[in-house]
Amino acid sequence: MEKICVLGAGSWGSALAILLSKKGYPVSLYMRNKDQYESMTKTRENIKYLPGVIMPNNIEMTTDLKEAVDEAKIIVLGVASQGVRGLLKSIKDYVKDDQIIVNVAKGFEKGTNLRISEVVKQEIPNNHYVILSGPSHAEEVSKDMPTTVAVACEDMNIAEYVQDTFTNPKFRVYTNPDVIGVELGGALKNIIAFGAGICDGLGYGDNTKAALMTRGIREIGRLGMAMGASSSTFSGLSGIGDLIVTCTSMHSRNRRAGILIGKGKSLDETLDEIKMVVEGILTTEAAYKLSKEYNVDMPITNEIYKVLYGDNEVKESVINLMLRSKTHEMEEVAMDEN
Ligand SMILES: NC(=O)C1=CN([C@@H]2O[C@H](COP(=O)(O)OP(=O)(O)OC[C@H]3O[C@@H](n4cnc5c(N)ncnc54)[C@H](OP(=O)(O)O)[C@@H]3O)[C@@H](O)[C@H]2O)C=CC1
Ligand SMILES: O=C(CO)COP(=O)(O)O
Repeated sequence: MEKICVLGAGSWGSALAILLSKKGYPVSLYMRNKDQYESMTKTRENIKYLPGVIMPNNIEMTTDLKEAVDEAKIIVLGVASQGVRGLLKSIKDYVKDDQIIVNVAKGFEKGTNLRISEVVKQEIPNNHYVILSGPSHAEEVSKDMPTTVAVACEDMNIAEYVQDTFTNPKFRVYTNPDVIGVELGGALKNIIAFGAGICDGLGYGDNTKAALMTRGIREIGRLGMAMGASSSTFSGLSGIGDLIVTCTSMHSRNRRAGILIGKGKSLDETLDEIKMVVEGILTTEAAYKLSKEYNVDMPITNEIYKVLYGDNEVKESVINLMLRSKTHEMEEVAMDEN
C-alpha cells in the first residue's frame, strides 16, 4: 500500500493518521514540536490533543518534513489554517507533481482572506488539491464511531481515489465536485457554532439554537453562492451536516469557546482555557470582510464580528438580530438563489 503523510499532529491530524494506519497504510505523521515527538514516540499517545487513544505501530512519527513527504502518494495538510502557507513554503521544493494534497483545515488565511485551495494554488500550483470536510470530530473518529464526510476536487477521478483511500466501514466518504462550497461550509459553520455556544453560555434554549442554525446556514449559503459555490452543497455534509455537529457537540472547540464568552469570559481567558485551535475567531473577521466585498447580508456574522472585534455586548447583539428589519422567508430564499 502506498505511503500517506499527515502534516500536523493536532487532534485531527492524529485521528486521520490512526484511521489510515488501521487500514494498513504506512503513515508518516509530522509534528514540529520536538517535545511532542519525544513524548509520542515513547508513549504512542497524543497526550495534549487526543488523550486516551493509542497510535498504531505503522504510524511513523517524525519532525523531518522532507522525510515525511518523500514518496507519499497523499499529503494531508492537518495543521490550523494559519499554519498552512508556512508549511507549504517548507515543502514546496521537494513535493512532486503527482502527489495529491488533501486539506482538512477549515478556515481562511488571515489578512488575505483566501480559501486554503487558493493558498495551495499560489504555493504549489501543479498538484491536485482535495478538500476533505464534514461532521467529524477527531475524538469520535479516533474511536471508530460512524462518521460521514465529503471530499471535493476539480478532478473527480482524484476525488474518488481519495474517497477509496479514506473509506472504511465506520468512515463513509462522499465525493462532491464543488471545492468552493465544501471549503466554505466547513469554515463558515465555525462562526455559527461559536454563536451557538454564546447562546448556551447565556442560558438560552433549544428555540434559540434552532433559529441560529437555520438562519446561519442561510447566510453561509448566501455568501457561498456569491463566491461561486453550488447552493446544494450547503444542504450536504460539509454544510448543514457540519453545522449541526459543531453547534450541538461538546467536542466543538468553537462552541465551547462561545459558551465561555457567553458566560462573560474575555477572549484571552477563553483561548487559554480551550488550548486548541478555535478557527471561528479569525474566520469571523474573514467572513465579515468577504461579506462586504461580495455585498452579501450576513447578520449573524456581522453581530459576532462586533462582539469579537468591536465593543458589542453579547445581549445587545441578540437584540439587534431579533429586531432587525422584517423579512419574508421565501422571498429571501428566491433572491439568494438568483
Ligand atoms: N479536531 C477536529 O475534530 C477537526 C478539526 N478540523 C480542522 O483541522 C484543523 C486542525 O485542527 P485540530 O487538529 O483540531 O487542531 P489542534 O488544536 O488539535 O492542533 C492544531 C495543530 O495545528 C498546528 N499548528 C497550529 N498553528 C500552527 C502554525 N501557525 N503553523 C504550523 N502548525 C500550526 C499545531 O502544531 P503545534 O502543536 O506544534 O502548535 C497542531 O498540530 C483546523 O482547521 C480544524 O478546523 C477539521 C475537522 C475535525
Ligand atoms: O469541524 C469540526 C468537526 O466537524 C471541529 O469543530 P471544532 O473546531 O469546533 O471542534
